[in-house]
This record gives sequence, structure tokens and C-alpha cells, in this order.
Amino acid sequence: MIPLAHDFTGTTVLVFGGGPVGARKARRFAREADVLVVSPVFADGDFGTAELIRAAPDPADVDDWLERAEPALVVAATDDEAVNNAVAAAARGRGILRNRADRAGDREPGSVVVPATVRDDPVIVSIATGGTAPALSKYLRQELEETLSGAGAMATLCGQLRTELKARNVDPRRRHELVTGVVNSPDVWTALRTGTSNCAQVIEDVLDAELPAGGDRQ
Ligand SMILES: C[C@@]1(CC(=O)O)c2cc3[nH]c(cc4nc(cc5[nH]c(cc(n2)[C@H]1CCC(=O)O)[C@@](C)(CC(=O)O)[C@@H]5CCC(=O)O)C(CC(=O)O)=C4CCC(=O)O)c(CCC(=O)O)c3CC(=O)O
Ligand SMILES: NC(=O)C1=CN([C@@H]2O[C@H](COP(=O)(O)OP(=O)(O)OC[C@H]3O[C@@H](n4cnc5c(N)ncnc54)[C@H](O)[C@@H]3O)[C@@H](O)[C@H]2O)C=CC1
Repeated sequence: MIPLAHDFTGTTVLVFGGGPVGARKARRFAREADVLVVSPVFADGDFGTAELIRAAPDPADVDDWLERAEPALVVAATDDEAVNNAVAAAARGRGILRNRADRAGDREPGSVVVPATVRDDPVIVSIATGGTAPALSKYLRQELEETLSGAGAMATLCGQLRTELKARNVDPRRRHELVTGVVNSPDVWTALRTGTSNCAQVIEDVLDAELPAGGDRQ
């Protein structure tokens, strides 16, 4: 399997099944997609901003739901294998991405797995185990949360620094050295994590050291 980052903004994600697993998937995709959850019963819990539709489609009805909703991705998260099979088959027939919550293997083209994810925007790290051990994905996600602390601020800082260096015509090789120096600086990491320094200050320090007296490098 090849991990990809997919932008679901402006699309619909259709989830079948309103149990804890359907809720978790709904929350995940509701970050950016319009999520519809179809289920006869909904678990107590957080479905994010998803729209909840009370219905219990038979396997034969599922394709009509896909036709109406025109989703970019369908999630099969019911406890009824026949319905989950119908969801996967209808999505396959329509060329729609599909995620089966009740399968670890036997994947086919167009079937996707939801990885455990740590975010410190704009940084995203995803973990999957080929379906063999989702509990391990969860464990590793929790471990990585600490490691990633400050990574979002570091990414933002590097982005701004690159823009500033380009605007000052610092040549590409030197730009790479300066940005790599910042990324590898324990002092900058500590400053970002503890809030003792901010992006603007670090950028100013780098620019002052690199371009004293305002002279641009070519
Ligand atoms: C294939 C996959 C399909 C998919 O859902 O995309 C899948 C399938 C199945 N999961 C099952 C069980 C559990 N899943 C979790 C948790 C998570 N499962 C997630 C993803 C995936 N699960 C995909 C593979 C990812 C990978 O490759 O690692 C995570 C990462 C993402 C998310 O769901 O958001 C999320 C953690 C999020 C987080 O916390 O960060 C827990 C732990 C818990 O709930 O505390 C358990 C119980 C412990 C255990 O069994 O490990 C079962 C058996 C069901 C049964 O026995 O009935 C199946 C089906 C089967 O195995 O047949
Ligand atoms: N991928 C994952 O992370 C995990 C997957 N699972 C699998 O996912 C399935 C769902 O897990 P839970 O949410 O814990 O189960 P659950 O049994 O709590 O919820 C299933 C939901 O599906 C609904 N449902 C039943 N028939 C339906 C229909 N015809 N149309 C729409 N919805 C229907 C039920 O009303 C219920 O809300 C489990 O059966 C299991 O196979 C379980 C744990 C973790």
C-alpha cells in the first residue's frame, strides 16, 4: 500500500453505520468533507459536524444512496456483513473510493485504509500496519504525539524563512543550508516548544547573521 494525502474539501463522504467506528470515521472526514452518516441507530458520541440520517438500507438499496449522495469516499462501518459487502460492491461499480471497517486484508483496487494520524498542522504523520494490528497503530500514534510537539511551528517557520530568503535572492544551495540548519537546531526546537522564541525572531536572527548591513547575496 502507498500512503497518499488526499484533500476532501468540497466533497461528500458517505458513512454507513452509526456505531463507535462509524462515529470515529465521520469525525475524521468531517474535518474537511461534508459527511453523511446513514444508520438506524446512532451511538452516543461525537460525529463531528456530520449529518445523521436515520435509515436502515437493505443491501439492494445501497446503490441508490450512492447515486444520490455522489460521494468521493464511502465507509462501510455497519455490523451487518451483507450491507458492508453491498456498500463495497456499489462503490466499486461506480469507481468510488471505499473503506471497509470490517476487513483487514483481501483488499482490491480502490479500497483504502484509514491510518492512525498525528497532526500538528501543517505536519501530518500517518501510521498503518497493513491491517494486521490497528491497536499498534494507535499505540504508535500516541507515542509520536510527544515527538511531534513543535513540528507544526517548525514547518511554518521554515516556510516563512524560505520565502524571505527567496525574496532576498539568497542562492538555492545556501537557502537549503540555512533552512536545514534551523531544522537541525536543538535550540530552535526548544524555543518553539517552550514559547521562549517565535518564528519572526528566529527568521530575523538568521537573516541578520546571513545578510549583515542589508547587503543581498546573489
Ligand atoms: C484495516 C482497517 C480498516 C479501516 O478501518 O480503515 C481496520 C480494521 C479493523 N480494526 C479492528 C479493530 C480495532 N481497530 C482499532 C482502532 C483503529 N483502527 C484503525 C484503522 C484500521 N482498522 C484499518 C487498518 C489500519 C492499520 O493498518 O493499522 C485506526 C488506526 C484508524 C481509525 O479507525 O480511525 C484506529 C486507531 C485510531 C487511533 O486511535 O489513532 C482498535 C483499537 C481501539 O479501538 O481502541 C481495534 C481493537 C483492537 C485490535 O483488534 O487491534 C478490526 C477488528 C474488528 C473486530 O474484531 O470485530 C478490524 C477488521 C479486521 O481486522 O478484520
Ligand atoms: N476499523 C476499525 O477501527 C474497527 C472496525 N470494527 C468493525 O466495524 C464494525 C462496526 O464497529 P462498531 O461501530 O463498534 O459496531 P456497532 O455494532 O456498535 O455499530 C454498527 C452500526 O451499524 C448500524 N447498522 C446496522 N445495519 C445497518 C444498515 N443496514 N445500514 C446502516 N447502518 C446499519 C447499527 O445500527 C450500528 O449503529 C464492526 O462490526 C467490526 O467489524 C470494529 C472495531 C474497530
